[in-house]
Amino acid sequence: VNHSPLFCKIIVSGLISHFQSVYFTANFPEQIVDNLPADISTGIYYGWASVGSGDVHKMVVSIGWNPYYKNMKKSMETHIIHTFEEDFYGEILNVAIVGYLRPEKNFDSLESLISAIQGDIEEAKKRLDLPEHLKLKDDNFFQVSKSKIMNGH
Ligand SMILES: Cc1cc2nc3c(=O)[nH]c(=O)nc-3n(C[C@H](O)[C@H](O)[C@H](O)COP(=O)(O)O)c2cc1C
Ligand SMILES: Nc1ncnc2c1ncn2[C@@H]1O[C@H](COP(=O)(O)OP(=O)(O)O)[C@@H](O)[C@H]1O
Ligand SMILES: [Mg+2]
Repeated sequence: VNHSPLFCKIIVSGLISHFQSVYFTANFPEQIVDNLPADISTGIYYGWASVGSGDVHKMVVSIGWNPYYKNMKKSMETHIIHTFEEDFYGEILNVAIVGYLRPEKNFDSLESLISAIQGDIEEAKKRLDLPEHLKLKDDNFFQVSKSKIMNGH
């Protein structure tokens, strides 16, 4: 496939958690999840993300029903590969999804879910170092939030 990236800006909302998360994942609002392009299949994707006008980091996104948790509602959540000082509920999350890693799977233990996610992170880091992906870090999409928004001008 040779898709252009899928860009979204969302306001990070909180707490649909069952319990302690295995990885921090910022949830996309329901309206975004329900209105994803039809050709986006469920599964694990990778790309770039920034919070507000902050630095652009590598990230992984999970889209689907999380078979391991048997969710009733489709979700979309992103784990940014960076350690933040604090959470960022209510802030603007800028996301550029650039590629697909794998379909969602069920696992027979939490440990195997965690090691799958760890594998996704390593694979995403590697792929995002390709020049074609690296250049997106400097895309105007991430720049606009760094400059003052000038009311349509
Ligand atoms: C990179 C990545 C890959 C994931 N892969 C799967 C998967 O294959 N199957 C699954 O059931 N959940 C998968 N998950 C979702 C986790 O189950 C999810 O983050 C967990 O339900 C925590 O949700 P919470 O943030 O709402 O607490 C993945 C999450 C990430 C970030
Ligand atoms: N590296 C990170 N990637 C994603 N979210 C992070 C990260 N570090 C801190 N957070 C914060 O953690 C929140 C997600 O935490 P999580 O435990 O998944 O709870 P929930 O998904 O139920 O809100 C994000 O909304 C964000 O505010
Ligand atoms: Mg989460």
